[in-house]
Amino acid sequence: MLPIHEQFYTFQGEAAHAGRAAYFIRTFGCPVHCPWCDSAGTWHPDYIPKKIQRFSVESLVAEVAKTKAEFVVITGGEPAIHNLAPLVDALHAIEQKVHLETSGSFAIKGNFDWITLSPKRWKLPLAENIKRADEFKIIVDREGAIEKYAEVIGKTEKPIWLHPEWSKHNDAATLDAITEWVKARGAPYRAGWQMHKHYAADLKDSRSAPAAPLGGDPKQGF
Ligand SMILES: Nc1nc2[nH]cc(C(=O)O)c2c(=O)[nH]1
Ligand code: SF4
Ligand SMILES: [Mg+2]
Repeated sequence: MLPIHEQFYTFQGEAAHAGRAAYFIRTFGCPVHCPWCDSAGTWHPDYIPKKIQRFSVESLVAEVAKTKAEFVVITGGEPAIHNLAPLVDALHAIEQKVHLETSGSFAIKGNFDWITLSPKRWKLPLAENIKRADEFKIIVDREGAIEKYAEVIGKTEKPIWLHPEWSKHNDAATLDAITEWVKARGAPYRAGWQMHKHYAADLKDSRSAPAAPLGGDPKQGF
């Protein structure tokens, strides 16, 4: 059984697989505690639900099987605090690819097909996870963030996506910093976006939890 904050069918809104139909499983719990977390319902005492639901691997797989998802995304919270290997194996058994969204701060258990690692200064990623990641996502939350995380990630040819922290997605200085960084350096840097938020795509599935972004207005959900 795994503690699950929410599960829903949508499209991947970010990075290399953006736009593809995807089933999202958001595990409960995160010890990283980013001050602008957009999934605060997974850990923040003011936003956690009264009852945390637990699901068996079989029941999660059965929900995925009802959809036309091209892959499953396990996100959080910080999903790697859980042993995800049995869930990944069971999803592979129904021919589903399985992607992971992680801060990289904990040992990853599970044979994932794709790993997106988004380093966080409050709990830096493990070297073994940086080696294993397929792409990186830097959340540009303040001046100097890109430099800091580029150093943490080190030399790589894997894509490094630069996303504005969502409460700053209209902030010209943040967007300009991304534009200039990408133009000055080229690959592996790419300007990124959280496309699903503009579409409100996740909310179309009634099982999705209300968004609680600490960086924005948690009451309004953005
Ligand atoms: N549609 C959609 N795409 C996403 N890609 C990464 C997400 C995440 O919360 O980790 C996410 C999310 O929450 N929704
Ligand atoms: S943004 Fe991710 S790593 Fe940071 S507190 Fe929220 S769930 Fe945890
Ligand atoms: Mg999200």
